Amino acid sequence: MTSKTNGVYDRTPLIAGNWKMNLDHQQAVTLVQKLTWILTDADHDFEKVEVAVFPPFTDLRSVQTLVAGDRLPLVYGAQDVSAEDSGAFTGEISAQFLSKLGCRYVLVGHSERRTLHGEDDAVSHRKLTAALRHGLTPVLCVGEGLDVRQDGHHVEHTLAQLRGALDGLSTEQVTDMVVAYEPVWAIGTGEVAGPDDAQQMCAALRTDVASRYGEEAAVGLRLLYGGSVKSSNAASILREKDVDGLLVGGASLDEAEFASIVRFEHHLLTD
Ligand SMILES: O=C[C@H](O)COP(=O)(O)O
Repeated sequence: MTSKTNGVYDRTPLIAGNWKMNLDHQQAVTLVQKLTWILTDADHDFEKVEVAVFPPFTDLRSVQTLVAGDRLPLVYGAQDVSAEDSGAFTGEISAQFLSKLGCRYVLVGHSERRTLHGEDDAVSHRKLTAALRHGLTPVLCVGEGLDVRQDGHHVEHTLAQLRGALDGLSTEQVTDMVVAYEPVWAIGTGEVAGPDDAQQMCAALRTDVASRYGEEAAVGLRLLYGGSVKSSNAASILREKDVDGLLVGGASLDEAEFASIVRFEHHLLTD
């Protein structure tokens, strides 16, 4: 049984900051330095609660140089990846390049890719497999729009996205993946799904993975919630049994606010 209050977890919590199209490479270096200072000063245990940032592509080399040069304890990833490995794909970035830049993670199927660039589950599947081919851990984003939520079909809709993206992957490939539940109506709107909503969906996602890929894959799978997360609501969402972390957008652009989210346990103790 997961314990969220005595320091023992079934899975290492992951607090991930998706910067979206914000911060140039110089601002990226400043934010990563300040974030690390704040967390180090607060004696944050990075092994116990993992911290990841997802800067724009153009920042990754600078972040790599800083993290490797100063041996910083946080990790980083990219916000998107090409489904192809190399070739005539103008503007695309391959998983191989990201791997070479020291990325651990890559976002796949973020709702902004789906709505603004027409990416569907088949594209997510191809991107997932490209990431896995090059040793990256995909963070697959799934979640329903407001119309689907209002119709009451949000669970079926989100499970269909999960199945569409994972279809054909092996148990081994699914184990250790990360899936982020991000209800589209809660992204950047200030509307937050309640802790119960996050738990209901994360439990449904884990059960579905267990039924298709086995208990081991389901136990290893880390499930994040994303959508208007702030330091004031992070702890209550992370209290839920099946929520293993957070994918934070806007609030990750402020180092003090993001550090406060990372230190959610502090809020659990002081709430
Ligand atoms: O990837 C992050 C999500 O889109 C959430 O963004 P937000 O925290 O600004 O609502």
